[in-house]
Amino acid sequence: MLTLNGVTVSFGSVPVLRNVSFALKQGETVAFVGRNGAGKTTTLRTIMGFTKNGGELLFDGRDLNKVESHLRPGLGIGYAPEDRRLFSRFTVEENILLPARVASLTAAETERRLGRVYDILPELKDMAKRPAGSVSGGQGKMVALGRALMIATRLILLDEPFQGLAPVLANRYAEALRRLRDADPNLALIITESNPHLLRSFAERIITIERGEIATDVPNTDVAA
Ligand SMILES: Nc1ncnc2c1ncn2[C@@H]1O[C@H](COP(=O)(O)OP(=O)(O)OP(=O)(O)O)[C@@H](O)[C@H]1O
Repeated sequence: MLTLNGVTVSFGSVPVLRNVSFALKQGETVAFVGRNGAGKTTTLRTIMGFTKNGGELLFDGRDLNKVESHLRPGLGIGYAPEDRRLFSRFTVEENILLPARVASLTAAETERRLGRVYDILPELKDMAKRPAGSVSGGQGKMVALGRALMIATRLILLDEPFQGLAPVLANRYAEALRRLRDADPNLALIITESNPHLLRSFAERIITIERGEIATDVPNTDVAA
């Protein structure tokens, strides 16, 4: 459903992604692992259309390079950036609803999707009316996941969701991802992580990136076993 073929990105004269190629099947969960600065965030931002890239990007057979970045969520691609980017004066629920408004979803569809978000992340319901600026960093990651889920019907991109999460919250986050996969087996996930062990029990495939190049792309035998 998603194919990157020879994708390149440079900042000035510095190449940051070099010939990145991988493909994702419908419903697949991939851990995208690399050290800080390896190019994980740039890869996700390129899929969302926030960089100037070379190479080919195909999504459900469509040339993604021809789809403007603000229209890509409308294809069913949700993105939770590492720094969350919540509007602090809006409530948690207003933040979650924002992409539905941007995509002009009907009231009924918005309600249906909000129900799905609260089924997967019940704790968001308890903080729905609080200003997003008042929630903790870890809770903010849950809100960012909820917001991405509002729009993600095909693919969800999560940038280092476990980074900085206290163990209790990290467990809750992982449980939410399991509920999500059970509820929606056709949704594909790319989860970036700098710690290769964190997603071992979870991802079906592990792709590692080093200095902007794909180093390995292998099935995760821990899960397959
Ligand atoms: N806007 C930018 N301008 C210049 N260089 C950039 C820019 N964004 C990223 N880089 C550089 O590109 C390289 C890859 O960064 P990227 O954020 O994709 O890495 P990452 O694997 O996600 O690591 P991290 O976990 O630190 O975010 C780094 O060397 C970074 O400094």
